[in-house]
Amino acid sequence: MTDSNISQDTIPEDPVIAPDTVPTAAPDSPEGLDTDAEKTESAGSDSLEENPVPLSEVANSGEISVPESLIDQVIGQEHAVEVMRKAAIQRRHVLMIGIPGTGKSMLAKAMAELLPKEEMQDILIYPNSEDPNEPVVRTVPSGKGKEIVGAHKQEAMKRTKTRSTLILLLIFGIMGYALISGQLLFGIIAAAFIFMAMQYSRPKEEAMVPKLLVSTKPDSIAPFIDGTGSHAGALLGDVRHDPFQSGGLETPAHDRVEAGGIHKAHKGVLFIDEINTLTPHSQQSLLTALQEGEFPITGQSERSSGAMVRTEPVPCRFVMVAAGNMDGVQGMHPALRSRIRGYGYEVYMQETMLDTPENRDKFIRFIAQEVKNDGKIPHFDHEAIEELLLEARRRSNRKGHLTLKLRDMGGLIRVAGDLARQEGAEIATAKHVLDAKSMARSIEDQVSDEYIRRSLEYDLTVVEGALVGRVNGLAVMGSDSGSVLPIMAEVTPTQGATGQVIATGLLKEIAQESIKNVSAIIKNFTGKDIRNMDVHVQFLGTYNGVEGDSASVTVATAIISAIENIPVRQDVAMTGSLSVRGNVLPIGGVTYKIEAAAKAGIKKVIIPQSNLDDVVIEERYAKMVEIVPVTTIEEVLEHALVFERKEDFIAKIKEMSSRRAKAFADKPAPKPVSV
Ligand SMILES: Nc1ncnc2c1ncn2[C@@H]1O[C@H](COP(=O)(O)OP(=O)(O)OP(=O)(O)O)[C@@H](O)[C@H]1O
Repeated sequence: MTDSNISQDTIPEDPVIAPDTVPTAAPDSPEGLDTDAEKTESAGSDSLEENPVPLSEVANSGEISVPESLIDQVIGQEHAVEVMRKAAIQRRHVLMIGIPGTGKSMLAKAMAELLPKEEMQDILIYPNSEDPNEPVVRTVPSGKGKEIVGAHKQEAMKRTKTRSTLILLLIFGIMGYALISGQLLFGIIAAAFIFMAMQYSRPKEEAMVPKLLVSTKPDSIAPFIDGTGSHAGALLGDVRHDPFQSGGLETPAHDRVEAGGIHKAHKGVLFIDEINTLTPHSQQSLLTALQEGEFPITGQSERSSGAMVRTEPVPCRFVMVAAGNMDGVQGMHPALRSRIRGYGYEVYMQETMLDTPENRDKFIRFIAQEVKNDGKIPHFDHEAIEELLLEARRRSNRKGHLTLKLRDMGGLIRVAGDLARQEGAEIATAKHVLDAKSMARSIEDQVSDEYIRRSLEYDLTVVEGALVGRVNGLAVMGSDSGSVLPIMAEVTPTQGATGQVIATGLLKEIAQESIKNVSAIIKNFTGKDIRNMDVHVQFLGTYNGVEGDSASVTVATAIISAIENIPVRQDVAMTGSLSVRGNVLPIGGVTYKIEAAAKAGIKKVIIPQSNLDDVVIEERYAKMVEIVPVTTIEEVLEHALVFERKEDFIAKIKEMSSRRAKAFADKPAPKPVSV
């Protein structure tokens, strides 16, 4: 049975780079920044204003006008947009950190549109008569490169033609003489010899034609080159291998030179996603290219004849837009990162935006934009738009927010549109969106369903009756699906000098720490000295490990149930982090967890009170489960434990509660300390 990447906690952590920012000082002209910022503000056309009515009132997305420029299409990333505008004016580098599908490459493309229209250049490579292995590099204004190469080619053709005519005349002369003098055999041999000698000794006119390495169109926007995942050759340029190398059949070195992404991006934008996946050599070379603004091209394979060639430095004055996630920053070459920090900006991409009328309008405009960009699917009616907004709320996983994982939302829009198109509908409706939702499910979501099915089949997940020491916890798989995660606890007399808590299930660091904290609560709660016992906690079916601390309430309930020998209701599932004083703390992925519980047949789901507003579940699931928000471990136990008699229950909970209160009586709640 599989369960991939079960993550117990998806609460977004504080990013190391603060969300709002980090314009690192642009070294040369701090004053320019402000001036340009003012320019920028006036430059941005707010296309929402182009739409006369609030977009939430439109009958369908076809009534909405979508801005032409990419930068105006970007929604929810106001800070990143502002930084891009500034960086484009000043040609600064940018590092964007954030999850996939939030608009990083879109912003990089937008930057190419924004770059000042300074003169583009073509780059030519000429043969070097003094050192054939060091081809000469020249730049000419945009569009000129083609002309120059064309002129050289014509000249070469002319010379070849004259030479060929001369050879033919000579051969005909010899053959004529041979015929007249009756020495035909001599004539044929002589003609063949001359032909071959001329052919062999022929100076290669074509070989003198320069190669157009980088070609640009005058007045076009600056180039945008995506160097993501490029190998060294594609990124830094390469010189092709020549199997002949000598004897007149060789291809001249300059003709074998190939431009790299850094050269093609000259005067434009070089975008590299997941920058940390580039080899250290490529990152180091990238740094040199950034520093020097030029980079010679050499053969990348040591065993190739191309490695003997090294051109003069080739210009590569590009703006670098690097992207990645937080791990990516850590894997980045420190000097490269420092270069970007020193000469540019770092931006953290937002994952959600506030669910305000203005942002809803932006989201609706995004729907129109996706339909327009697709070009094949029909527009969406009012109800379909509402359904998509609801889904954006659900996927945000955060109260009062809309998701900004817009590539995924775009995918849903396209599937819904395709369904409408297949039916021949002129407009996509809410039904198409709902159908698309069940069709366009992530792999994790499908695996989660399969996991739930199988664990029910094999009684790994039990959803009825009551059992001692066994609790249905909840977890998230990947980023958008939940799963039921049963936890079992058993208490045995200690085998060693002192009792210990032994947890199994491939727990990662935070999960392990949370188990340790739970033991403090158990001690205060049950009043039993756990020094005499070994507490075994088992996470069932977690073959790919457990992350986070959102199983804390589940673990505490399982252990208390095992120590006190009180059964736990199996039609209840729970999720929540726990403070060492027994307060239930918020967790991530609450919506997905509740939906997974509903799918498994659970009747009641206990969640932290503070997560209640984050719950945006589909109606069909809402009908299947009761959601119980709680603030303390006592409330959890009240809903989860089964007592034979109600009085027993009240007495026990009271007893536990007062013991916990007593334990902390002389310890006032911690106050914030000012430092
Ligand atoms: N903030 C946004 N505003 C408008 N559209 C967006 C936004 N973010 C993403 N999109 C839509 O999603 C598509 C994919 O986004 P993009 O490729 O820019 O994401 P990304 O962050 O670069 O992802 P990855 O890191 O996986 O490449 C865009 O072409 C656009 O249609």
